[in-house]
Amino acid sequence: MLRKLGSSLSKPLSLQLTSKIAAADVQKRWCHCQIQMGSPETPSPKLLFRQLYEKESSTYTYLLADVSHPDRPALLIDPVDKTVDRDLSLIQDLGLKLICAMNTHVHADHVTGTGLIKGKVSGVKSVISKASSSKADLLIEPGDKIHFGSLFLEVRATPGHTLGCVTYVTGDGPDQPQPRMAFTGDALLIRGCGRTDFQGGSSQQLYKSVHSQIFTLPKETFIFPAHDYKGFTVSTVGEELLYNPRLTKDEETFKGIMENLKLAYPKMIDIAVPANMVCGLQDSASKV
Ligand SMILES: N[C@@H](CCC(=O)N[C@@H](CSS)C(=O)NCC(=O)O)C(=O)O
Ligand SMILES: [Fe+2]
Repeated sequence: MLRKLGSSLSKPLSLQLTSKIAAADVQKRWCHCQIQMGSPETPSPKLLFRQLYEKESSTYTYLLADVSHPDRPALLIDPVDKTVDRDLSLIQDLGLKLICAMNTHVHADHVTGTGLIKGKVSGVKSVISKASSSKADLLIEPGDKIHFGSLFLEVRATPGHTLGCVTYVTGDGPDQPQPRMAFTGDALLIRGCGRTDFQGGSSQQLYKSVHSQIFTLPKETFIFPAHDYKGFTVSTVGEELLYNPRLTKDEETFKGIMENLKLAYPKMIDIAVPANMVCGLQDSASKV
């Protein structure tokens, strides 16, 4: 699987920028914007990073690109159908080449934008876990690496919210962003976690996933979740180890908390789940 992923993502990429001046200009403007945004300390001069928001479902979409590579290859994590045009417009403004549109899991509350993106940008690969039993171009498994330029994301299995949930973690190595960044989907939310009452959810499994796959990362690792309902944007492993009101408890207490959340089912669940099994393109499985 590693080799398959590596070779499919290392094919030559077509350049979107027309001159070196344009590339330098975009890079300069990006640095300026990043400082103004007040984002976490620049984790790597190579990494362009943006956190994007879809307000109806309170979903975060993440854009990552290697701007030290001449092709400026980029990944989008958890794009939403409603904000695909905004995201693609940003990618174009920044002179990036989108190579992968990825999901952390089969979302129940909104329709993914991965299928729409594939229809709008040629060559983009859709990505989801094999364990999700969904259709996509790349069905990733724990330990796989998704390369973009000289940077990569490592895949960690974090089931419990759904059976096929994964967390994408920036690479560990001298040339990779430091501190590391973990895109946790709905497995770990800031001061919370994903519910475990549908789609193969299991509070026992979620507790194990978070403790073994996320809380074992260095304490300074940034946590970037798929949703936030209170206005938070980022946390760290160290912060959640101290202050997460669910996952700091012992397993039995955690199970009790999860059984008593009494959350209403997501309004879009009946539309979103079948659609998201095929990249958001409900009745066109062949297009993924
Ligand atoms: N009200 C929203 C759905 C809210 C919800 O259930 N969120 C999920 C993540 S999306 S599957 C969740 O796990 N929440 C955990 C929590 O503690 O809030 C809607 O109708 O879409
Ligand atoms: Fe979810």
